[in-house]
Amino acid sequence: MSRRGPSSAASGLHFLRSKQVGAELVASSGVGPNSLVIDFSAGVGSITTPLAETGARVLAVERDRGFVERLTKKFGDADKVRVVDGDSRSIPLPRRAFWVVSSLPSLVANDVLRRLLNPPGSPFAGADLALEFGFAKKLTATHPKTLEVAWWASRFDIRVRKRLPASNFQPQPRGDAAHLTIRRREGFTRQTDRVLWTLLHAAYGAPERGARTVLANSIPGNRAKRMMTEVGVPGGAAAEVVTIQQWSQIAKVLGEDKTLSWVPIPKALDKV
Ligand SMILES: C[S@+](CC[C@H](N)C(=O)[O-])C[C@H]1O[C@@H](n2cnc3c(N)ncnc32)[C@H](O)[C@@H]1O
Repeated sequence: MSRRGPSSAASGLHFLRSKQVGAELVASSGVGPNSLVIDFSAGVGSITTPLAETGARVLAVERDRGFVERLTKKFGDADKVRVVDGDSRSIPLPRRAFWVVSSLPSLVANDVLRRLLNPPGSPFAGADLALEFGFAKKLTATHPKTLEVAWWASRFDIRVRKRLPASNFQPQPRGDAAHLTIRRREGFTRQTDRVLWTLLHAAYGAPERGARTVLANSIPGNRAKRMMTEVGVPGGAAAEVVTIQQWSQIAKVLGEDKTLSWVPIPKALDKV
């Protein structure tokens, strides 16, 4: 089937067969005629089709020759749909605000999210995705297990909108999927991002240390104590007990304090 990849069954690809789910993903994103939207790993176009119907400008990314040909045939006459023959993990991303509405294969989901959610100040606007339910739960945990997911979830509101039974996909996967929504949280600036990165990095580097002590690496001890109390973290709590919302709240307050300076965010996060 493919010039670059194995067959769909062998590579665990599960195609969305429910038109209703495709329509719901698109409707939930709210994209319209002025939007630019990417369907990563577009397959036969089960999501590209309802996206095109909104009048949005659509980039349908697909790396398999057979599917690229099918998509090109289907959307060849559609002015606002461009079939991009390439890999979702490496095609250049737009420089202007863009949305993502896709059913993401498990093998590429993490890499695609990294490209969308790692860089501070990227033009990525938000997403509605169908992906593995287990993966979606990891992304929406109150206390994310990894620094990377904490970095994503503190700047973006990531939610499971709906559980999608496995029967919506062909071939049917072993487990269910989720409709995941990703929206930017308000009030984040370059400076708040820097503060947040510093705090999360320190907290995830020493999760069992006291939360106040972790914060006191960056600001005077008394102030650290006050701030923790203000956001509702009990005295003596370990850094791992502090929620993403609480770190974000602290970052926003400290980000406005011009007397403090913060280390720049590592350049590696800007790599897309
Ligand atoms: C699970 S996705 C879903 C496609 C479509 N949205 C659907 O649900 O019918 C399967 C498609 O992803 C494509 N694909 C897999 N890995 C890819 C990658 N790294 N870049 C671009 N396309 C990829 C496959 O070729 C296949 O067509």
